[in-house]
Amino acid sequence: MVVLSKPTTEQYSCIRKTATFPTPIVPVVDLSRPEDAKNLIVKACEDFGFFKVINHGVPMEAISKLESEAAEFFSLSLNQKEKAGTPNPFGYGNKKIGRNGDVGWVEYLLLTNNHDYNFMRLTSVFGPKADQFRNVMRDYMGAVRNMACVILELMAEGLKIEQKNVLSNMMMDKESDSIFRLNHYPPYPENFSLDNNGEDVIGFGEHTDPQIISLMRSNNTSGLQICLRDRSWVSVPPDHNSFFVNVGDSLQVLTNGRFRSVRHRVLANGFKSRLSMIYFCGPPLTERIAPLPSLLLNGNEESLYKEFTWLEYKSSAYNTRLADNRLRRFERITAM
Ligand SMILES: C=C1C[C@]23C[C@@]1(O)CC[C@H]2[C@@]12CC[C@H](O)[C@@](C)(C(=O)O1)[C@H]2[C@@H]3C(=O)O
Ligand SMILES: O=C(O)CCC(=O)C(=O)O
Ligand SMILES: [Fe+2]
Repeated sequence: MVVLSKPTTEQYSCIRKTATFPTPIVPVVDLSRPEDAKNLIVKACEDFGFFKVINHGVPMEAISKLESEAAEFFSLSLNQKEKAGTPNPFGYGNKKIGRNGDVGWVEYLLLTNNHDYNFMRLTSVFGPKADQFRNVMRDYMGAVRNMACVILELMAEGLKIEQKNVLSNMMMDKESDSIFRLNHYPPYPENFSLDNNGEDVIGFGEHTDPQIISLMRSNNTSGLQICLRDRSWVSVPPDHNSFFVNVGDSLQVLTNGRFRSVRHRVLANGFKSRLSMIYFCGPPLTERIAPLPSLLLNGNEESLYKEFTWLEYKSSAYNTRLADNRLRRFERITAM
């Protein structure tokens, strides 16, 4: 068994404990039933910007191999993990998230969809064994990318868009700016007060993801919460056999606000370590992000957003704090 290492510094942030409810309301989409799935996806993206996927087609073998590689990585000494480089933007990070002062009870590895680049970084950590890590990662990312393609095509069908690959093409493009993240939320060290003054320790602070969609799976440790339209927070029961899909800011714009990017966060569990893996589906940097014409009521509806490319949005997003509303500065002020 691999023992996951404990954090070494005492840097973390907290929030007052809030009443949250386990949510039986997370919509479940069964990819083996495409006819039902396309409508369920649209409804879930409108209501929550979030859903769970079962019968996803990602082989269990690819999942468990990556999970063991990830656990092995996080069990290494801090010194060893830091050889992956600082996350600028790709590499190993510990507690600091982004470059604008956010912190969380988390350590992570941020990787690109360029396997050779990842390999180079991982060779500094693993030596010749990096090859195995790269192959396992390539299999996992390939399978998750295919699942994302299926989901985005069903979504387009559900939205009655004629060209069903209009969304999937953006992330299947060889220039796609998709990224991959492994997050590890360690248990608290023994000397840590579990009562913690009645506050919850933040694992990963509240935010929306900037990309089109993100596909997340984790081990069976709780912590993930989503924010509903009425602004209440609900806990999402973990399910290591399923994937969870988030609507990102770019999809909110592509649908002219019909879908909402979901605000989510992770609270540290404290007792059990949580390991999550997230694939963020991004378009090519030059892609224009604007409402799809067929969703603008055949040209009779105005875009709620100013024109921008993914590069412009991403550059602006990476200068914000996690909890900021990153889309605000791209909203159009429309005359009443
Ligand atoms: C504080 C930040 C971390 C983040 C870049 C940002 O400035 C704002 C967006 C954050 C986020 C959230 C989703 C993904 O985890 C992520 C990799 C992304 O693309 O946007 C992170 C960024 C990060 O951790 O660098
Ligand atoms: O680790 C998780 O479960 C979610 C983390 C997350 O939202 C992110 O990395 O963007
Ligand atoms: Fe996220």
